Amino acid sequence: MAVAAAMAAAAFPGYTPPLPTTTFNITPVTHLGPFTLRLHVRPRRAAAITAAAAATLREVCAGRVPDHVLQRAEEVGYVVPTEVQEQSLPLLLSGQDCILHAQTGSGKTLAYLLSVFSAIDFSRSSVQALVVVPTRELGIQVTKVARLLAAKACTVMALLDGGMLKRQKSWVKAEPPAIIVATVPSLCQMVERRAFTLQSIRVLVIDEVDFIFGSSKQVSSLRKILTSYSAASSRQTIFASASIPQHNRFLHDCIQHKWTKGDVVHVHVNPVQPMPSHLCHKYVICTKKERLHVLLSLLERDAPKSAIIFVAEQSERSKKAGNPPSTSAVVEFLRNSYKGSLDVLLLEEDMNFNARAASFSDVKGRGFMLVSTDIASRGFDLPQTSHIYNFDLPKTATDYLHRAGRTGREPFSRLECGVTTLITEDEHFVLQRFQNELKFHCEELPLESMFTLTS
Ligand SMILES: Nc1ncnc2c1ncn2[C@@H]1O[C@H](COP(=O)(O)OP(=O)(O)OP(=O)(O)O)[C@@H](O)[C@H]1O
Repeated sequence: MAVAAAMAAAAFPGYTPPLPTTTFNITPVTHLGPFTLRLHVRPRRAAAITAAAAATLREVCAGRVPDHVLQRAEEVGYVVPTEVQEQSLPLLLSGQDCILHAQTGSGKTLAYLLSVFSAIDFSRSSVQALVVVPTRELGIQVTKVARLLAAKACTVMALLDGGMLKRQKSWVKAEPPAIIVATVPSLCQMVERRAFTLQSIRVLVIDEVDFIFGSSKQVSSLRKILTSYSAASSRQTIFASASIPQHNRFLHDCIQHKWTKGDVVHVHVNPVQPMPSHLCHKYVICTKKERLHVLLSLLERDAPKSAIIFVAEQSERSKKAGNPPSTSAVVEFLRNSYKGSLDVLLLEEDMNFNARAASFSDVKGRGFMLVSTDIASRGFDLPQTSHIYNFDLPKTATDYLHRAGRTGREPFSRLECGVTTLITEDEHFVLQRFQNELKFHCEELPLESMFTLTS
């Protein structure tokens, strides 16, 4: 314990060691005679990403995850488990089906990937694990982490929308990768072309599960995948998300439809606080016309290290009328008016895959100001993002949670990160509803303070 805390303190400057454990000895008398119960009680901090630090990641995974994977994890900087990792890994590594339900940026990806590495046989040449993701960008990111941990011990293939499926099919047949990270449409095409069967898969992970179930384009294919996988002889199913609305109902559906085994566990970390506590939420009330100038003023006063500006997706009606999307208007305005050092980049669904890939790789590694639709709100892990701006109010509280969760993603760091939402007077009650649902406080920034800076 002391060693783990010291290693964590060295690796993460902002890390604070866990609160001390208190041990109680209780001696109840039963019909079998007296015996001693030893209770170890450690007070919990409020944040979900507090270092659990009862043990190192290596200790939690000992004997289950291959040593070379753990060594890679340590080299990357994964030394101490986050709370969701500490709670879920003992279950995951014993083969239990799990629903991982924990705040954004809490480390769910590493939890399920370690489980994948513990289940696969590195000497076998076959597809053994599947990670299903909702977007190409999240797929690229998860593939990167999986390859980082695998080093060269096994192959990880990305089977994503816009990929070269014909060539990949030949590859899967000739040299099957042990792990495939796939978007739903690409995976379905591959299974239909009989490149591999789901029955041979040992672990199936569905990341951002509520998003895929909520997507009219993806839900029926996902159901088919889950039903087909339920016939696999040796299987483990893992679902992950920071938001699982009606989770009891979902748990019930999993068992009833046999998407999981009957003893599936819902690992729900910090249910009373759905969002990280170190996010600082603000809002400005202004008219639609004032929004671009208010945004500029906010960027000048906040001077973000990197930022994501979320803009609503263009409606079908507006597309048909031939209007340019609002994202383009924001990008154009910022490229002309913003005088800071960050690159202004664009990411949205309607861009072709090459342009999307270019934007995504541009944001890696240097300061950026990314103007994006909700496509960047799920799973994107760009830890240098210090500020989020909701240029348009998100449609739902869940969308707010995921957009806000693109910042504050450094586990063990308590640095405050900003989330600012621009709303009209009429939208105020919607933001209040989000605050009630997600249990956070949002402070008003008076409009006058904005214009003092720009004038
Ligand atoms: N044990 C750990 N030690 C240090 N850093 C970690 C650890 N686990 C995860 N991280 C880092 O924390 C960040 C967030 O992790 P991850 O992307 O897995 O979050 P998540 O729970 O999947 O979030 P979201 O719900 O937003 O997708 C990543 O940058 C990751 O590298």
